[in-house]
Amino acid sequence: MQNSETDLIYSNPHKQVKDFAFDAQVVEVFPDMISRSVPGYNTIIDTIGRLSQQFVKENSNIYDLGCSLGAATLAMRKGISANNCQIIGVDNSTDMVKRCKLHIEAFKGNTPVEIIEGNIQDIEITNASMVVLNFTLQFIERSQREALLTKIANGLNPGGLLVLSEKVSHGDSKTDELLIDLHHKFKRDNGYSELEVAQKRSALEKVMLTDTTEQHINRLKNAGFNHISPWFQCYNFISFVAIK
Ligand SMILES: C[S@@+](CC[C@H](N)C(=O)[O-])C[C@H]1O[C@@H](n2cnc3c(N)ncnc32)[C@H](O)[C@@H]1O
Ligand SMILES: O=C(O)C(=O)C[C@]1(C(=O)O)C=C[C@@H](O)C=C1
Repeated sequence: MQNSETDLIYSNPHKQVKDFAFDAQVVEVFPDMISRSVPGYNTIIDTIGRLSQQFVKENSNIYDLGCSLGAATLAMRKGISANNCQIIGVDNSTDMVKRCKLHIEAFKGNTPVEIIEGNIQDIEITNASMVVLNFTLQFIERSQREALLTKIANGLNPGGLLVLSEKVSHGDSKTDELLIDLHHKFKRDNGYSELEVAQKRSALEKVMLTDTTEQHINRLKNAGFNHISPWFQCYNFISFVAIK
């Protein structure tokens, strides 16, 4: 089905494919884009909601870093049963934040939500029981990723949870090729053409830099997390739980 919210951004040939940005055009089609591009996206969002039932404690803060339109925020607001908590969603795209605020207001919930326009590298994380980085770390400069994870670990209370989801590479060209190919077939099966897949890949090339699973695990350890495990993987998309 095609409607005004169908992602057609890369459907016609672009003279020059610009670097991917979370701008107004992307905001317009974002739910369709992410669900047709990331295998397991809905499972990951649902699980973030389930994890919030268990990990969010009374009188604490919950952070959704790189919140886009607030899908993880909404799942947590549904899941949380602890009292006197606050969810803080942060995104540095003006267009995303504007739409996210409208989106959050459209749903009812008991836990208050504050959506902030800002760089997640600059905000303070305090008294946190749960933090979500759902496909956001991959857009942060590699050299600054550990500092961000260390700030998160320091801001989490003991026993607090980070959910980190990322597109990964494999450091082995044979398996890399296979998993990328499976991902591209997934996109083709979801209605994207070869041209769309190729142009989006080239738009993301310089702005989304992936690490291997081992690099993520080592970085989480260095940042101060004590219990780390992947809980989900489909092709080259992975999600970790990391507990302080
Ligand atoms: C793939 S989207 C995240 C999807 C979202 N977490 C979800 O579950 O639907 C990445 C988001 O991170 C945001 N972002 C990237 N770098 C950021 C930064 N340094 N500070 C804040 N937000 C950032 C982008 O604007 C974008 O909305
Ligand atoms: O690899 C792709 O094709 C992607 O679209 C991935 C990805 C992501 O992993 O965040 C990149 C940008 C869009 O926000 C949606 C999904």
